[in-house]
Order: sequence, then C-alpha cells, then structure tokens
Amino acid sequence: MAPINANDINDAKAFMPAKKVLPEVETDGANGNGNGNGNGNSPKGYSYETLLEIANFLLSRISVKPHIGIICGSGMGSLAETIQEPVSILYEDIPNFPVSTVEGHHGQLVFGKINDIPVMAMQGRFHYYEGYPLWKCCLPVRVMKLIGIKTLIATNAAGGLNPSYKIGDIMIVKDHINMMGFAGNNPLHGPNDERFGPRFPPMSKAYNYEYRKVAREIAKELNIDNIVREGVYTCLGGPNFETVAELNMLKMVGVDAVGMSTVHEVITARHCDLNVFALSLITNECVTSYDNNDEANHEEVLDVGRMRQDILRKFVSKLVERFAQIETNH
Ligand SMILES: O=P(O)(O)O[C@H]1O[C@H](CO)[C@@H](O)[C@H]1O
Ligand code: HPA
Repeated sequence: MAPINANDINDAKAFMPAKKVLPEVETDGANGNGNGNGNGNSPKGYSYETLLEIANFLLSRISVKPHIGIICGSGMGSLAETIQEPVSILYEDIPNFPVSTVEGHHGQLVFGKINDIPVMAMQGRFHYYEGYPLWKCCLPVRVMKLIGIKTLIATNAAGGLNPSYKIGDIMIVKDHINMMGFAGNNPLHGPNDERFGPRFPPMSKAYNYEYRKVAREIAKELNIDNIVREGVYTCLGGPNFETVAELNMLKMVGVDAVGMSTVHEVITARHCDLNVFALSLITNECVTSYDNNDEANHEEVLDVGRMRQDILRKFVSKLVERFAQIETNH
C-alpha cells in the first residue's frame, strides 16, 4: 500500500466522529488514576520540600503554632467561627495550595485559639470528585504535620445507612472502609517518603480509642448523648449520591454512614503519625428501598449542618480542650 502522509490523515479525519472535549482533571500521566502531581510528570505528588515551603509560608503569617487541626465538613464551616483571635488565609493566596470549588466549603485556613488551645481549621476541604488526585486532597494534612499539629479532628456530612440513625445525629467514627482503596486509589500511592512515614502503615487503630472514649463522656456532659452514635464510615468517589443497590451492598458489609471524604485524610494523617478523631453529621437518611421517593441532595446536607451548628461548635470546643489535656499528660 502507498504510504500515508499528513494530508491523507487530515482527509481521514473528516470521516471520524468528532473528538470529545473532556474537562481537565489531574492525573499522574501514567495510568490516569489521579494519584499524581497534576502536571503529568510524576506519580509522586509534591515533594517534601514544596510542602515545607507551604508550611513555612503559613508559619510566617502566624505568631502561635497550632496543636490541633480541624477539617470542617460540608455546611460545617461555622465551626471555625469559634476560633478566637482568628488569622484567616485564603487558599488562593497560599502558594501551591488547591482551591475549594464546592458550595459549603469556604476556602480558607483559620488560625487562632479555641478554649485557649492553638488550633488551625480548614474551612473547606478538597474532594476527589472536584478533579483533585487523592494525594492533593490530603496535602493540607501533611502541611499540618510540618507545622507541628499533633491531633487531627476531621468532620464530615454523611448519609445515615444504619437504620437506627436519625437526621441530625452525630456519629463518632470508630473505623472506616476504604472503598476507593479497594480499587487501588490511595493517597499514599507512589513512591514513599520515609520523612512522612513508613511504606506500609497500619490502620487497625486509625481512630484513637482514648479520644473516642472522651468524646462519649463529653456527649454525656453536654446532654447530647441521645444523638451521639459510634460507627463505621465509608468514602465513595462521588459526586453522584449512591444507588439503592449500592447502599444495600454497603449496609451488608457493615457501613453505618457514607460520604465522599475523610478516609484518605485519615490514612494520610496516620501515615505521618497524627492522632485522629473524626465525626460524621448525619445529614440525610440513605434510601435503601425502591418504594422510598426521597432523594439525597446537597441543599439538605447544608441545611442540616446549619441546624446543628450550635451543638457541633460546643462539642468540638470541648473535644479540643480535652484532647489537648490528653496530649500534655502523655
Ligand atoms: O464530606 P464532606 O466534605 O463533609 O461533604 C459531604 O457532603 C457532600 C455531598 O452533599 C460531599 O462532598 C460529601 O462528602
Ligand atoms: N452519600 C454520600 N455523601 C454524602 C451523603 C450521602 O448520602 N450525605 C452527605 N454526604
């Protein structure tokens, strides 16, 4: 056959279906599973040195080093409003930091004190479905570690799968199932930097037992133990809410609440030896029957966050105080 030339190819294009224009998402350039550094060159993510630069940039803006880091879940940004003497830094003003794209996630770090304990809060987290690879969703956790944080409090909004859970309940997370990890998507994917932690970190004690016990005591003191539960969380990739069949499968394997965050943050935090506490605000009841006409929606998620903001603020303030006491006693 005669060789083809550039013009032939152009002619051939006329018979091909139009090329789809895909939105830009960040991949590692290798297998496209989104674990890379976003520039398509390396599966590593940002280097230790780049994260150190981010940490030093933030330290240059504050006068007191925080001990406890808080991640505010969807519609729970008002947790950061309890912070006294606040110093706020917009994500867009932080070099190499991602930006928030989801309603209910303000997009700033707030430094200051809660009950006299120096803290740092993320008013807005990053999700995989926004197009960020998992390592980038968790980048702030490593920055927290470099800044000197010892304890992470992660909060999230979640659908209640356990039939005894009610909208507005607060679930202390006692464990998670890493569904995205089952499919090979893990924030620690790629070369391991031992300066953060070991290649094979254990996860059997991911959610600190002592913190969970103290949280249950605080719930009693605040007289909210009737709405505080303890259970297993799972994270799916989103952004769609789950089908009835998916939810029934998750229920069968022991999931109590389902969301689209937290698990990878906790894995990253435990990898670098942060103590972890997490809670889920149950914002909707998962639909597990085809007879049920309810449909999950983000507006309801945000509404329940607003409805529960006073209780959550009191609860988290007490958690901060008591976790700091535990850390000084150790
Ligand atoms: O996990 P957070 O950030 O609280 O948000 C939850 O709420 C959103 C859905 O309404 C999803 O992003 C889900 O993960
Ligand atoms: N599913 C997944 N994520 C969620 C839900 C849910 O029902 N509610 C809040 N975040």
